[in-house]
Amino acid sequence: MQPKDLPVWRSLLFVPVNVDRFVDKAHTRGADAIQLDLEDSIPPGEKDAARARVQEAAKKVARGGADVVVRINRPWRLALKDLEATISPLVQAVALPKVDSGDHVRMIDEVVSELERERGMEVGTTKFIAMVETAPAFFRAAEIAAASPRVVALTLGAEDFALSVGMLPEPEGLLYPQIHIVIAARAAGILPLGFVGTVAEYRDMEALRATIRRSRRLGFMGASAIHPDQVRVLNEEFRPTEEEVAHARRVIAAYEEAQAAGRGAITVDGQMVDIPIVERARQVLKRHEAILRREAQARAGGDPV
Ligand SMILES: CC(C)(COP(=O)(O)OP(=O)(O)OC[C@H]1O[C@@H](n2cnc3c(N)ncnc32)[C@H](O)[C@@H]1OP(=O)(O)O)[C@@H](O)C(=O)NCCC(=O)NCCSC(=O)C[C@@](O)(CC(=O)O)C(=O)O
Ligand SMILES: [Mg+2]
Repeated sequence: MQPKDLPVWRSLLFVPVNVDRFVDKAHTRGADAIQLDLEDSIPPGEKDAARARVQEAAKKVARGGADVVVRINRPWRLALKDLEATISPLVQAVALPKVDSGDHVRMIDEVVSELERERGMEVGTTKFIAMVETAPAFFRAAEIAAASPRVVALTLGAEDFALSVGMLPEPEGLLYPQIHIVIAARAAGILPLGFVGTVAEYRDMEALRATIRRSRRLGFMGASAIHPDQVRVLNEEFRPTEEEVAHARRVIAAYEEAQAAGRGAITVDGQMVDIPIVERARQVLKRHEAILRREAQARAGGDPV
């Protein structure tokens, strides 16, 4: 499998597309991605009006350099209309809720390819975030993650998933499914997004900080937010700390020196260092640099730097 060029998405702010006061200022909130929502934050009677606003909203929310994601609906008749309204060069990715299987992803892939072709876009440019939100999908998470080159991220919709399996969306019950998501995403070479908790609890920032810190250690690379206050915490916590970056540099320097002297295992800061530890240190630096590039790009208003 070819390694994918994955986006830096520490924070993905959900913005109900029909709430003007949210859309108007969303670009000032510092999120790496804005997820314009057509699904659960839009009541059934508002779906048509919301869909009609997607392109204008996409233009507005991209002003600060965030990537634009649109979350479509699950029932096919709504999903098809949503895709018609969504696919354009202004939208980098589509979030697919309540995905059932690899076939489900491939059907959407085919529709998106038709639309890209018709609209003069390069086929394959629109990426997918696959949302596992049911018990059957949980058992097909690896298949879903690997279903299309468009899928760049996998996440658990904690609220819908908890509903589907009859648990409450609490860390104790969510730990196992969330770790499953991390492993399924990594097996497909894509981003695991999420945390061991639910976005619905959005008032206690210290609790969120502790949860994100723990979730990053479990392998998550970013997560959704429903409120702007959550964005700062996600951006700060889904990045290597200064200490981790400094440690990674020491590990790599010491290892390279040791290799030149014919040694494959050494001690750094009292810990044994060999190949997987060096590789982890390289990943820390790569992530650190990718985040710095992302932040520079956001400061430049979205233009590559
Ligand atoms: C919670 C609340 C009603 C609170 O509103 P309030 O108005 O009381 O908030 P305030 O504190 O007064 O706002 C302070 C300032 O922020 C502005 N502001 C607020 N929210 C903003 C925002 N989202 N975007 C931009 N701006 C915003 C506001 O305009 C004000 O700005 P200003 O006027 O300048 O002072 C509101 O946030 C909200 O509706 N959120 C989105 C909810 C949503 O999208 N749900 C669906 C996605 S989850 C899901 O589907 C679960 C899942 O599928 C997936 C999963 O888990 O991954 C699963 O299954 O689990
Ligand atoms: Mg959901």
